[in-house]
Amino acid sequence: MRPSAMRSAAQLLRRRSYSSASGQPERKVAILGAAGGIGQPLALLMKLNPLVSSLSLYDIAATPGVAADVSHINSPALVKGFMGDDQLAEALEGADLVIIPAGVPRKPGMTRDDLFNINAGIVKNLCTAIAKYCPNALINMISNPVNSTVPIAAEVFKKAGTYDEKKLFGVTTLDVVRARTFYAGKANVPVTGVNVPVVGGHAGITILPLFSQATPSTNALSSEDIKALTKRTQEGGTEVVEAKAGKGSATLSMAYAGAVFGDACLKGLNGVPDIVECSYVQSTITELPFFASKVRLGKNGVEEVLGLGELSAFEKEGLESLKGELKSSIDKGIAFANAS
Ligand SMILES: NC(=O)c1ccc[n+]([C@@H]2O[C@H](COP(=O)([O-])OP(=O)(O)OC[C@H]3O[C@@H](n4cnc5c(N)ncnc54)[C@H](O)[C@@H]3O)[C@@H](O)[C@H]2O)c1
Ligand SMILES: O=C(O)C[C@H](O)C(=O)O
Repeated sequence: MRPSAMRSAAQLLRRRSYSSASGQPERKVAILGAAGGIGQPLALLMKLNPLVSSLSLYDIAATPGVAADVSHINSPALVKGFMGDDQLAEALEGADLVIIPAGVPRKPGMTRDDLFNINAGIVKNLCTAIAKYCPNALINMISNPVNSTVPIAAEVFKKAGTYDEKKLFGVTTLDVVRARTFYAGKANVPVTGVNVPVVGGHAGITILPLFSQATPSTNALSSEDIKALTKRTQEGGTEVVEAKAGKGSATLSMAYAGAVFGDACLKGLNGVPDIVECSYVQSTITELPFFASKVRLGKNGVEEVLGLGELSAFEKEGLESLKGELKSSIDKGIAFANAS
């Protein structure tokens, strides 16, 4: 066979198969930690997503039951459950998108960083397997502390020689979801049309909602209102942890946010134009190597990391104050990944 003919045969083999029913490309989504508080409702929502043709549910326990349950829903995605290390390879092989809510959640009185000792190891092991079995997949990291688990994943992929900064995302959508809800309530505008960019990271003061850029804009909010909205958004996770009183952290709103972000990633992969979401990604828009901001999603993941736009004096101050904490969380993740 001539080299050009061999090339086109190889291209044909690589070409993605298309589902005959929908005309959409076939997409495999894997959820790691699928039997957990976030994992189960996220599995439900991804089963309902028409862009998903195959849904792989992995956990260290209880996935056969979750998969059997979700699989009875009469939507197109084919559901399979996988349990334990022996089945991780099969769970991951061929995945286009891997969503990771594996790991322990907070209890009252804890910070997200208090989860580092357990979750860092879990994320490292899962990412090692991802590098081996689906190195081209997009990764949506939900496991906390996101400010550190994303840098850990990046280091694992670098060591394995598979790192592509366009494909690694820390999921900060819940901060946007909260900022939209709280803003709509305070400004008394219909929540469905509201958007608020949230930048920085995903813990305490590193969560920086940009209410000066909120749409629709309003004159109804005083600077005290904006301060209170900012604090509530930054402490939204703690509000839920305290209300759950020892029974974990946000699961249902997080599953919703994870499903929104996962759907945006799939749309980007499928070539839908103008898909923009906030996410914590490798970035050069500040001096920090990872930073959450608006990101344009495309066929290869991150197409463009968008700048911060014009900030109010209050937001500029918030930006400067968050840099120290965010940097030390990033450094901690990088050091962990390289030490062990
Ligand atoms: N990014 C965000 O905005 C956000 C929001 C909410 C929660 N979280 C984080 O998500 C994580 C999960 O929260 P949850 O409420 O679902 O916790 P959970 O304890 O209910 O569920 C976690 C699941 O992970 C599984 N798991 C543990 N080790 C695993 C491994 N090695 N491989 C695969 N699965 C494994 C557990 O068996 C469990 O089913 C926590 O770290 C939490 O802090 C992040
Ligand atoms: O607050 C937590 O610990 C979970 C999550 O990060 C959240 O924002 O709800």
